[in-house]
Amino acid sequence: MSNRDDSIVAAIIKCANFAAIKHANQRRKDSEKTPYINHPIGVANILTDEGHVYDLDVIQAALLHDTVEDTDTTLDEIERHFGKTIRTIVDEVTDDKNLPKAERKRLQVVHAKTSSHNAKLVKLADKLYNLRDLERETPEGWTPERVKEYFLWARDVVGNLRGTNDVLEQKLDEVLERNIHKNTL
Ligand SMILES: Nc1nc2c(ncn2[C@@H]2O[C@H](COP(=O)(O)OP(=O)(O)O)[C@@H](OP(=O)(O)OP(=O)(O)O)[C@H]2O)c(=O)[nH]1
Repeated sequence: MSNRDDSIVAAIIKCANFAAIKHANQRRKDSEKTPYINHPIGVANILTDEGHVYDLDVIQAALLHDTVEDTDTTLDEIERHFGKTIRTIVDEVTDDKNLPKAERKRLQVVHAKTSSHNAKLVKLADKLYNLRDLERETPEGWTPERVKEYFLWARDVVGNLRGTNDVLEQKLDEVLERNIHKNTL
């Protein structure tokens, strides 16, 4: 392997390790209480395996995408460890948890449209992962109405991410179509 390959592998592992430490005590909302780190790793894997996205900045940001929103990690910390480019992408995909939930959700739809191409890629893969999870199993405590609203809201977000990655958008359309149809019958 070349020196460049070495540094790419090291950069990816550094992000996975950072995210694993930060999310160590968190679990997903499924009945198996899956370790949370499965989500950012799965999002990065969707990008490479299905989206054929190999841009290092995007993969690093995917691994780190929930650290600021869901842990004590700050954007300054992300920049210190991973640089300004990664900081910017993570910032773009981070909801402000200080806002009321409805406003957070509304802003996500709005911001999707004007996000950078790299942030849109992370968002597409994030939504695909979460919608697949939702199709597989209802998270603990969610009513059928909340599930339905999530699919409808996700459709609006995805609508504003279009023109970014054909494969991911096609797969999102399929999962949305299956579930919005099913839930409105
Ligand atoms: N479907 C599913 N989602 C789970 C599970 N465990 C955790 N989540 C997270 O729950 C969030 C969606 O729940 P909401 O009620 O809409 O949001 P909230 O937790 O932020 O209030 C998503 O986070 P998010 O970062 O806010 O993503 P997004 O809603 O912006 O896509 C998703 O990653 C699970 O087992 N299944």
